[in-house]
Amino acid sequence: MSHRVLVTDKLAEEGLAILKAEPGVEVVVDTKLAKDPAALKEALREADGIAIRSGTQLTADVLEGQPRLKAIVRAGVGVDNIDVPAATRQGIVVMNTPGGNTTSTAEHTMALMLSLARNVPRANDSLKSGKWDRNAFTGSELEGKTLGVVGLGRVGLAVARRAQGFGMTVIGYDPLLSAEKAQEHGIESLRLEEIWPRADFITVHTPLTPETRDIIGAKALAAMKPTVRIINCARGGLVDEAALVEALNAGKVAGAAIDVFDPEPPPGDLPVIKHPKVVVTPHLGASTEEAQVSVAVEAAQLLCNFLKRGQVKFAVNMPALDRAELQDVKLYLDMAWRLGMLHAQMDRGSIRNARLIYRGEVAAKNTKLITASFAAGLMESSLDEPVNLVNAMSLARSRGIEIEESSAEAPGDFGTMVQTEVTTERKTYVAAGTLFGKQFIRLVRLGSYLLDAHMDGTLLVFTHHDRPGLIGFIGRTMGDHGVNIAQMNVGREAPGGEAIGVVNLDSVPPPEALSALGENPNVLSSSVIKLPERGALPPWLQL
Ligand SMILES: NC(=O)c1ccc[n+]([C@@H]2O[C@H](COP(=O)([O-])OP(=O)(O)OC[C@H]3O[C@@H](n4cnc5c(N)ncnc54)[C@H](O)[C@@H]3O)[C@@H](O)[C@H]2O)c1
Ligand SMILES: O=C(O)CC[C@@H](O)C(=O)O
Repeated sequence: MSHRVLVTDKLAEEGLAILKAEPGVEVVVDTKLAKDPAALKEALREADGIAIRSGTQLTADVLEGQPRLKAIVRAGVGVDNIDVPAATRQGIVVMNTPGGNTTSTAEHTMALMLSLARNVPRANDSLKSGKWDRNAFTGSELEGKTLGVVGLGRVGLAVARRAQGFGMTVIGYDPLLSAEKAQEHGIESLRLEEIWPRADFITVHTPLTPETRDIIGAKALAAMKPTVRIINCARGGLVDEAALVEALNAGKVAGAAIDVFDPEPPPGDLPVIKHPKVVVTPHLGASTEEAQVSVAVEAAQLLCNFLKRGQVKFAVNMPALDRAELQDVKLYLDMAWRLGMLHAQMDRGSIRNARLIYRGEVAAKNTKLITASFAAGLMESSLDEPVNLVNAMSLARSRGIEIEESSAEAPGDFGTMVQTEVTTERKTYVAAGTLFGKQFIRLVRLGSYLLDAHMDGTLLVFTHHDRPGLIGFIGRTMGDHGVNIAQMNVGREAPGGEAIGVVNLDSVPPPEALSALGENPNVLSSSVIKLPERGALPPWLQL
């Protein structure tokens, strides 16, 4: 099977070479598509994967109705040009290449900081225009100054290390970095309000989120030293540009350097771009030979490994999954998918919530994936859209179905067991599976009854009074209607009480056969459950 990969932004040759060399991968490079959403949407109908940088907007509209598209790889960090929730709803995995451009971006931040401190761009313009003006550009040293870093992730910490090398004191804030950890990096962790009045330079390195938008706004600017210099090499929208221009004009901020805008490209006459105290670059943080090769190579490897080998790494909308791990959990994914399908076909009301209990060996595995596989099985027959490991949990949540899981490594009745409980408006249904001989999937519990049934093909599930001759009656009735029984299992709580039977059939019994069963007063209920044949995997596991 050939996988088509679209590349719609400029990607380094080294990355393209990897894609082109992968057998079974066809590469289509068309950077014009980045500027033409309608053509991009059309082209994606024939694509299995797409590799982009920041120039291509993958909006909900572009991503909707793309049954073939399976993976988006962003050669870079920020995924704000991708509607990730829309991709997730469509079951498309979104991956990025987080570390490849950290150094380049940190170095660009330092370049901007030094340019600001030493007036390099203005001095350059002045000299090139024929002037020799040594007095207008007196700068300021970095050594001994305080740098405030907002966002101490990969880039923020890399900037902090470099600034410390220049003899700066670094203070900072990141909700995910404890004061102790910050201390280990030689950084004093402070609240934002404490950073503003202390810093001589402030640099932002957070993603753009509703919480971080305008994180440097009028109020923050008013609390800063009038000599402060601000750098944004992360995302447009983190600094309120109108408020910044006002503060620069009022002499409340000494200068700013900006690499990123919202939107991009920005209008050419944007006041912040024109402002003499502002240094600007057109989103060049990651634009070095080294970073571009690194992110392109990584992006190409991510796409090939996903499309050809099912490996998921650096996904922003699903847990990581490498090849070995996939092999390790494959049977459990299959089992959980079948258990989900079994529940979906039980005669029940609408689902409120579900719970999975992992006992024994399975508890040490990637149970989040197994739970997602169960959710996919539970919902796939009811939904029009494709359901897979990427979107199953979010589709469940969007329908108000809470799915939770718990694990206990101590084995119960079985060395390994996945117990599933689905609560509907009527009652809670329980079904559990185990692995027999480490390769065969078995249904070992239905309701309160223990069994040992195959979980494939056509199953007749019936509840009954445990009476002599009843099993013979079931066999005869199926035989009378030309249905062969492959295997039969009965579970009961006590002799003579209520019992359950699970019969693996070679074909689907006709409705008359079920009516005939219903005429026997000892048969309390009967239903036919259709599961995939043994070895048949969901499309998203056929890798
Ligand atoms: N200019 C460029 O070309 C370029 C290149 C690379 C990265 N970036 C951008 O730089 C930013 C940082 O990249 P990274 O690789 O360091 O990401 P990262 O995920 O490693 O770090 C981001 C950090 O921001 C922190 N954060 C989130 N909300 C915050 C808040 N309200 N206050 C303070 N901190 C907060 C997070 O906890 C995290 O530690 C991203 O926006 C990325 O898109 C830009
Ligand atoms: O593609 C680029 O050059 C920008 C990348 C950068 O903004 C990122 O988020 O990684």
